[in-house]
Amino acid sequence: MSSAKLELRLREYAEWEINAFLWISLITVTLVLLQKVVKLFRLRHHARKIPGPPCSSFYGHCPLLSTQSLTEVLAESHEKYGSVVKLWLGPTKLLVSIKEPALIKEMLSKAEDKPPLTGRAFRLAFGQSSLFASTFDRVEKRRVTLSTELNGRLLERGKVIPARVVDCLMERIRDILGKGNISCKMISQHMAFSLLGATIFGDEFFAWSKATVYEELFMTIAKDACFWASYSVTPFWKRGFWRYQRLCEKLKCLTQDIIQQCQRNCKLISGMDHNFDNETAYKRMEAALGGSSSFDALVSQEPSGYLQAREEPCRNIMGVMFHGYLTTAGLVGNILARLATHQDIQEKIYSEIIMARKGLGEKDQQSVDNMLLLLATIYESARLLPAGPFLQRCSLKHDLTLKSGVTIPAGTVLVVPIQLVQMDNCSWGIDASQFNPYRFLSKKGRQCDQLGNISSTGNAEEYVDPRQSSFVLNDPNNNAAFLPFGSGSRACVGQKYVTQGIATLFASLLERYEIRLQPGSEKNPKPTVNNCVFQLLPCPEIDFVERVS
Ligand code: HEM
Repeated sequence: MSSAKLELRLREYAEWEINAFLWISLITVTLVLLQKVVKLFRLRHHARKIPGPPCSSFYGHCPLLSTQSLTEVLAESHEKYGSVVKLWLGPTKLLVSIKEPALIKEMLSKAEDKPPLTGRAFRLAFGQSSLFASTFDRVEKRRVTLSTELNGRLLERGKVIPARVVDCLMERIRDILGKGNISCKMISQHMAFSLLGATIFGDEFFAWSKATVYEELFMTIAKDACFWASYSVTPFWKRGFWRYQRLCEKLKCLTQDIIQQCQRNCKLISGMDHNFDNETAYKRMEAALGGSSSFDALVSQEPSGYLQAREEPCRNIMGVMFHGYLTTAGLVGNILARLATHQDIQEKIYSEIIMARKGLGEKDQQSVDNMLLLLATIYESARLLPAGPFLQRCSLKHDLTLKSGVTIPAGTVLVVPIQLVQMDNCSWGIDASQFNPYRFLSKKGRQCDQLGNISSTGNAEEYVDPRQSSFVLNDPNNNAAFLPFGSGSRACVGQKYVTQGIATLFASLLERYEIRLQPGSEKNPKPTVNNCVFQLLPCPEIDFVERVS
């Protein structure tokens, strides 16, 4: 064959190849687009049956949301269209809000995933976590191990941690008192941080020389995390973002530093004491958060597996510290503010603590199980100021059919407007927006109603001496409208532990100090979203007055 012919053949062949490639690309793109269009039609078809405000704009209800907050829009929509309403957040993004407690409970137990963007703040700051990921499959195993650790051995240990936290805290308060006023926010952040540090790292945490820098770094990162996570495309071009990333890297180094210190000491203790069972607090917590414990990581054959196993507990530790720190600080700050503004309740809790103290030695730790008003105050504070305005869920793969007959298409963002539900008169009575911890106490023998609603007993005068009183504490989780820790398959795994920890912390604190509002400080601060969580703002200024025993 002549070279001209060969060239022609080759050219034809190349043309044929290019054409085939273009056709295949065109067919693939068309199929993907068709799939998207079918999905969109399906979504629109199912969504038609869900009530909601009319929407004529291509951008859905976004123009409405530019003038009002989402909570306000949902409050009005639920009023008008019932307990399940839809909003379009864009041409293809459907949001369904549920306000009726029984339906919420059903939805929260059936929808196991969280919307894909959930946990973005965690991911940007600390990397992928197996605790705060979107799909249930990724978090299921780790949730079980962490929950077993928190609600088992650590719950017992939790009764001892706070005495040390209070000592550490009091040192800090004395320092701050010397310099001026104390803000609820500052104290609550420190209380939360010490409680979580002691939970995860054990007593080692109090002896760690870098604990103060670690706390400051967490506060700075917490302040910026929501801002950087709010960008839909990671803002690599911003200098501030890289500064933020450097802080996150520093935090990671410090976390690894305390982890190594804990591991060194674990070895030291088990090396010195042959009777020691080798399962020190930190080792067990590390296993719960990473599944690696050192053992799994070392037996792993692949170097990448080894690295991954070493990284996982570190990321999870930072994730738990971050979530626990923000939420616990919010709740502790709220309790401090409520106690400072409700001196009568504070005094009754003090009597409760003194009663529980009777017969115990100075160093003995009293159990908070009998401090019903203290526990009720924690529940009521959590009810009035949940961690955030919404619980979010999603069923990524399957449509969700509720007993009421509503079908919610896969991929829809499901929300529970938690503030509206927790302050709804139908579930909580006419004083739903008031601080009344007595609503969680009822006379012995008195039952909750069928929905689990705890009616307001509200009789403050009757509740004086916990031993003589005939009150019992209602389990708040029996009420489907009590959702500060969420509910169902993705509920908070720290609820029991953190409630017990905060109660023990306040029992020690109130035994020694009276909390007072500084003259001129704000008496009615408003819940405002700040750094991803609700906080009472402006933050009240408080005082700790030492009690004369
Ligand atoms: C006052 C303190 C706390 C509050 C108010 C709180 C609240 C919440 C809420 C509302 C959720 C979402 C639940 C849902 O969507 O149904 C959640 C999730 C979670 N919480 Fe907490 N939390 C607190 C403390 C803690 C602590 C101390 C820990 C662990 C030590 C913890 C571990 C978790 C985990 C692992 C999740 C993720 C569950 C998942 O996505 O599967 N929380 N928390």
